Amino acid sequence: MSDGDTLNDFTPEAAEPPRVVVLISGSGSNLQALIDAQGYDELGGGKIVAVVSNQPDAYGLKRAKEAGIEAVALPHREYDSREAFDGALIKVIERHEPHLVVLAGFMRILTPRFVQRFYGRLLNIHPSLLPAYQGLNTHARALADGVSEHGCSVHFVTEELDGGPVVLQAAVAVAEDDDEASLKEKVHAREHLIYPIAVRWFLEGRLRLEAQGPTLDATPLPPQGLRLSHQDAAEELDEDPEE
Ligand SMILES: Nc1nc2c(c(=O)[nH]1)N[C@@H](CN(C=O)c1ccc(C(=O)N[C@@H](CCC(=O)O)C(=O)O)cc1)CN2
Ligand SMILES: NCC(=O)N[C@@H]1O[C@H](COP(=O)([O-])[O-])[C@@H](O)[C@H]1O
Repeated sequence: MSDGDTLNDFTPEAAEPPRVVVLISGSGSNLQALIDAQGYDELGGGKIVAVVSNQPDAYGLKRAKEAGIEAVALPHREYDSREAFDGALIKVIERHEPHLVVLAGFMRILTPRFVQRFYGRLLNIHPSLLPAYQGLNTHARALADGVSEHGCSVHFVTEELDGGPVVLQAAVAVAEDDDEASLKEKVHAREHLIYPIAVRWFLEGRLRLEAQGPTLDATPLPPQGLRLSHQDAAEELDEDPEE
């Protein structure tokens, strides 16, 4: 594989399944959603070949091991700089020659070198309706602002933190009695729906990051990506769509 290949040119009927490396820092519930989707053959034929965490005690590493997936702890604190850590992270990832690198609760800002290395095949899930609430503590900030709607976004990763082009979003209604924990739970449920969908689209060759922006089936996506409707989400989650 030559440097910078945007593995989108792999063909879905390729001899071997497209390889996915997932980066985590914590619980790994989004990783679990991807593992489950893979198990149901709902991940575009993709295979998660490694999970890498910058936090050695991340529960997501346990989830990976239980799923028979290579689990790698790469403590960022053992490196003198962000650049040194990212260099080591690139080496670990490249061993697996992934078609796609998925950030699933990975809590490190990536250097331009890393982003450029995997540009166009690097996805992230963010717990807000981007471009609102980039950065951290999104649920608390949304509650503090008294917004009536919150949610999550899947986007291609660029050098601009949480500024990359959005692919898919899902919204949740913020109830009067919501607190950070209840809102986080609502958003998590939507994350676990949209992330496998976006990853599947990419691995099927349907989702691409072109020079002009992301496309699905060669059609440019709107600025805030596509929106998973409340109805569709409710049906998937067996919820009352009116709530
Ligand atoms: N260059 C990019 N790197 C990353 C992106 C991105 O879009 N471009 N997305 C983030 C994911 N993320 C939110 O979705 C995010 C992760 C981490 C941070 C952050 O401030 N990290 C601090 C450490 C925080 C901690 O350890 O708790 C840091 O790296 O110094 C903000 C947003 C992944 N990377
Ligand atoms: N800015 C990055 C960020 O906050 N990502 C968020 O971390 C959580 C990870 O949960 P998980 O480990 O259970 O998948 C998810 O809610 C994800 O949106």
